[in-house]
Amino acid sequence: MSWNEFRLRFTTFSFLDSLTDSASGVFEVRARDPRRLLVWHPDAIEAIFRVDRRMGHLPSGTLGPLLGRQSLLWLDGPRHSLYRKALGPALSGRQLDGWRDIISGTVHSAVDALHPGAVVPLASWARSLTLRVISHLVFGRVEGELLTALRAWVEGVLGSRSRTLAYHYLRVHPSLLALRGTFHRLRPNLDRMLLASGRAAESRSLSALLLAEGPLAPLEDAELRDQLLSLLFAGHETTASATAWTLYLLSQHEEVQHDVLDEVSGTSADGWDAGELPLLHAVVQEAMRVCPPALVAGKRVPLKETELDGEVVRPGTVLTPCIYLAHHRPDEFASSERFDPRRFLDQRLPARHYLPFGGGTRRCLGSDLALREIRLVVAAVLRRRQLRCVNPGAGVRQLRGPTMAPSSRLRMEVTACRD
Ligand code: HEM
Repeated sequence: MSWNEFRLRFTTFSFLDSLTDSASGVFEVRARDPRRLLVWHPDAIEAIFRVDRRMGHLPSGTLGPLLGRQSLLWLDGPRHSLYRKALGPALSGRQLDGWRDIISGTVHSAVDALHPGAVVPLASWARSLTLRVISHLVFGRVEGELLTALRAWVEGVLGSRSRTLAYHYLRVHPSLLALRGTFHRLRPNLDRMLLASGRAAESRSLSALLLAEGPLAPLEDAELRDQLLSLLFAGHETTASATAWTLYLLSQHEEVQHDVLDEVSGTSADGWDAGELPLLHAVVQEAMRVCPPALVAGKRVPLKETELDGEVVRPGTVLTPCIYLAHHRPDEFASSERFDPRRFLDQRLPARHYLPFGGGTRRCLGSDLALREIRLVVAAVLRRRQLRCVNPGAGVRQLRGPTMAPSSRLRMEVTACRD
């Protein structure tokens, strides 16, 4: 491991923050083969996304073993395209509208449970809500026992920095099999439940789409398991972080919160359509700019020589588009640390500058679902409850693998019920 790789892994935020003022936007993290570059210059990001189809895509060091080697998150070639064709339409547009009542009902039940006087761990509350939503989409219903096992498994791996590092490194040391067993003891049971729920899923669910007669069939157990786990994980972890960050940032910016509440109260719109609540939408976008739930997009590997920002990059070089650094470029976002949703009012930023959902041929398949869901939650919470952050000092960034959530210590008190 090179010194810069060490800094990136063990002192992630101070290392990334030390790069925000760099005008270059391409940083060599490792010189030896495979050479590794962190990329956030707009031209370089655009160049990568433009030729994405001709790149290889590598699993993340932590998520790879967690989600499985056949996960559609890093599958390449025709099979990857088949997955996108099978799932993409169901996760956007009219087909997503078909899930609106169920998603809204799930959101409102979670808000019902916020009783006045209660003190709620924000990130965990958001995770349990978004996991129920994605379970509906994947299986057509909430699979309670499976979700409990999944949360235990994910917390065991990503719940703290030390657990993530232990999972990342100890997993590969045969001499530490006893410790390895601790991480893996939940896995077989989880896999069994995933396959049973997946094969019994309702007909319009994502799982049923994967299993339908067609070019993906027949799907073997191992591959099905990897996709179900990937959809459940990708479909809840980052959405929960973005929801929690948005609610936390609003609690710390009373004027903005007041304006959003005014917007929400002045209409019966629930947030499903961005155009009906433009300030709320801008708030969610700005929250994801300041605190992107995914720090980096997936790793890209050019298969032949590629020009990047004036430099010819050799095949095999690992390119990691850095969302966090792109969102904090001072030349694009003045006072980039400031939470200022007006940046997004009446303006759409291209993926070269703003890429919470990545881009190119791997752009997040769930972005439409995620944005609608986050707006629904924030609108419902503001309309129906008054929250106060009990410990704003805990609103600090916590790494969960390559994703970034507010600290699990962050608590909100429900100070009033507006129903
Ligand atoms: C705020 C919430 C979310 C954020 C910030 C987010 C972010 C991302 C990012 C950065 C990528 C990698 C893109 C790239 O490498 O260029 C990705 C991929 C993906 N996301 Fe999301 N995501 C979110 C919610 C969701 C949801 C709700 C789903 C629903 C199933 C989902 C499913 C996926 C899938 C399947 C991929 C892999 C796409 C591919 O490789 O072709 N995501 N997401």
